[in-house]
Amino acid sequence: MEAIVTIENLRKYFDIKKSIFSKPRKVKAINDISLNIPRGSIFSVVGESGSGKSTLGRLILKLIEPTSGKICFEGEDITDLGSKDLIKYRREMQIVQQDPYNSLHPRKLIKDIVGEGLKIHYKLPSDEIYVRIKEILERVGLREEHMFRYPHEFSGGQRQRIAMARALVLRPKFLVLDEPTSALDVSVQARTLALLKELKESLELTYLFITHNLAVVDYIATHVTVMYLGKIMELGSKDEIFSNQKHPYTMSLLEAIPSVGRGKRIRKIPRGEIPSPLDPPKGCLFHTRCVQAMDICSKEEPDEIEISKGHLCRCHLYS
Ligand SMILES: Nc1ncnc2c1ncn2[C@@H]1O[C@H](COP(=O)(O)OP(=O)(O)OP(=O)(O)O)[C@@H](O)[C@H]1O
Repeated sequence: MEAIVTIENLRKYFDIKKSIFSKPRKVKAINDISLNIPRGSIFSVVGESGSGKSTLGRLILKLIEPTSGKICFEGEDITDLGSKDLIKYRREMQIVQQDPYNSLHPRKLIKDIVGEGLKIHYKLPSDEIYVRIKEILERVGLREEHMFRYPHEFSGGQRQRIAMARALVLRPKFLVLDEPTSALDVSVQARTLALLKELKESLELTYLFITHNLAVVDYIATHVTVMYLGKIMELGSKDEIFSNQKHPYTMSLLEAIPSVGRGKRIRKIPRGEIPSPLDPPKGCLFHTRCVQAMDICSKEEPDEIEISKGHLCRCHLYS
């Protein structure tokens, strides 16, 4: 499948200072990541808090600058584009964030929230803008009359639909969904996920779907990337990762969701804390929590190994 987004050796290091007297230290939020996001996929990024998922999404959208590496969109290198040259890509790549309560301006009407991007990006007459806003609201299950209301008049699920409409009104090709349902009630989550799936098909979109919830991944994803402390531990098609996972970290994540039940059962991995990203372990980043760790794991970092076509794993068990 042709890639819509390609990333090569991407790094993002943040300088952190604990106090004015201490030397700055680096958090390697994204540490040498390469991947291809196939057009039309729901490419899911999973991992515990702090693994670098949101940073990856924001780098691809060029909301933050990488420390090094390359980002291509539809074959074009966009890594070094300035804000003027990025305008076209800003339309084509959009984001929907987790929190539908804080992401919508409380004192703006829905028509102005949804229509803001249209005014920035297109010089359309106001009646056409009106029609586009009305159409996209209907597309996400809202109505024309909702255009004249304020965010506080809506439920969490409806607000998330408004945020989706705001992104989709620009007719993007690629959407970063950063934990789009985790702030919603379970029943609303299911309906929102079904809507996202339907919109992906009918509007021919590609999603980068960020979540820590593997049950959600099981429902929606076509591809899965498992991240840990800024690195990819395992990557493959959803079916391959759920039925033939190789990395002990992936296994531990899958074991935590009984509803999936397709994961191979292995001994439980201790639930120990994720190490500080300021002081990551030497060797394999996961070895301090891995029940299958061997001598080599604390000494040498494993390379990425191709288990089968499109299925990559970074673990000494397979080298
Ligand atoms: N602007 C920033 N300045 C300093 N450190 C940052 C910044 N943004 C992210 N980080 C650090 O980078 C690492 C990765 O953060 P990121 O938010 O990408 O992780 P995540 O997997 O999305 O986590 P979560 O699920 O909690 O959102 C963390 O250690 C975080 O503290």
